[in-house]
Amino acid sequence: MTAAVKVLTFTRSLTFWPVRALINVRHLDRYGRGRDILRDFSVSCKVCGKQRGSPKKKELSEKKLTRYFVDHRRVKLEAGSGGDGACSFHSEPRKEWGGPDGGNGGNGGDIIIKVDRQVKSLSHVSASYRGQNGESGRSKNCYGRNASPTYLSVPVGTVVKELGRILADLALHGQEYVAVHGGGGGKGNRFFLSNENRAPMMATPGEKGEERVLQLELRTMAHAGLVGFPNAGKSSLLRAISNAKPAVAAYPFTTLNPHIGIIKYRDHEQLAVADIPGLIRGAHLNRGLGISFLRHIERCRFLLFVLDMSSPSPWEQLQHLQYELDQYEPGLSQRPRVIVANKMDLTGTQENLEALRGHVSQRVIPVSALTGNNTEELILHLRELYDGHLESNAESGEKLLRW
Ligand SMILES: Nc1nc2c(ncn2[C@@H]2O[C@H](COP(=O)(O)OP(=O)(O)OP(=O)(O)O)[C@@H](O)[C@H]2O)c(=O)[nH]1
Ligand SMILES: [Mg+2]
Repeated sequence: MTAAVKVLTFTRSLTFWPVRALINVRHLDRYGRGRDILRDFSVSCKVCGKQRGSPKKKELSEKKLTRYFVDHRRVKLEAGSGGDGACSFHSEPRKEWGGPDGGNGGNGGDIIIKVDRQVKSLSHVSASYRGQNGESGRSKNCYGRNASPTYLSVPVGTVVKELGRILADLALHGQEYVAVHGGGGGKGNRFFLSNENRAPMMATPGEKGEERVLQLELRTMAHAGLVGFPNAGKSSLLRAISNAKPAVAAYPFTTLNPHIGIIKYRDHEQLAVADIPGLIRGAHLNRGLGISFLRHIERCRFLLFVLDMSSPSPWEQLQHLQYELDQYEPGLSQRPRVIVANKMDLTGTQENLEALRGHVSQRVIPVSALTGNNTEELILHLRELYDGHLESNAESGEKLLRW
């Protein structure tokens, strides 16, 4: 019996023991001398942590990025209600008729949608927001405090819609849109004091704040957009000409989210290029990934049609792409554009290039995104287009998109 009790106590102590397991850690102090420290096994050590240095930031996979990159959200906004007005009378010794002294309530807080260039997606936007309520009025003519507004940060290029109707197009950093107004504060009984009524007993409650259901839609702002069939080499091209590192693989629909790359010129001018998921024939009928991604190139000033020159008839690809773009928005394919003949390092592409030039009137720039061959011509041509765009902007007085 005693032996059984002993075994039971031993097993119980075994179950608790590993939690507090102790190990010897040897640290070097700043003079290089060793010193033993007895530490808890599970607790990380401050000294070791410092010596280890900061871990390298891991790149997110395209699938994970899909979770983080959200480009549309439905959000319910409810502004704060106004504070109630107070009903009270002045009370002081030997002052029988002190009169009404109930203060007004404070106004409810608005909800303001504000553009922040540090924010890159709508993933942090919750389903509903509620503004702060105004404070109620008090006796001794104390007014309630107005509530502060609630700010909802959104990325540059967010469009605010209600039932499909565009309410605001937030394209500049710091731009604000008051989405819902807070309710007005109620009136205290002092407000109702008049010659006819010297002792009003009336005070009004605060108004309810406005309520709205809005759709937020992100339309990426870039100067140029890469359009092409899957596997045409759009992401490879963006890697070759800019600092962006979108995933590249030999299977279609590698890219699932838009990526922005920045081309930096010597005079510190920067040009943003957007890589969007590949389009296929019938994308407007929701084939492939559909054309919902086209909203990201809707604002691009110029388009880069990327064609795979190793395919049998690249000019047909171009026709299909233009057709899909026009299905999304008539005339979209007619924006200033360049045709990028990619994969020119492969055999048989030179003949295709000659044939393509015979089919189209626009400028065709042959490149190889893999080897980086002739990408300079493309970068310089983009700059020409950009400068032309700046000039036209200066004439029309339109604000510039700067990265
Ligand atoms: N030989 C050669 N291969 C290329 C070139 N450009 C891209 N590729 C290859 O083509 C394949 C597809 O490239 P991606 O850049 O992922 O193509 P994508 O257009 O972004 O494809 P999606 O993201 O699926 O739309 C990869 O295996 C690349 O290595 C090129 O200039 N020459
Ligand atoms: Mg891609």
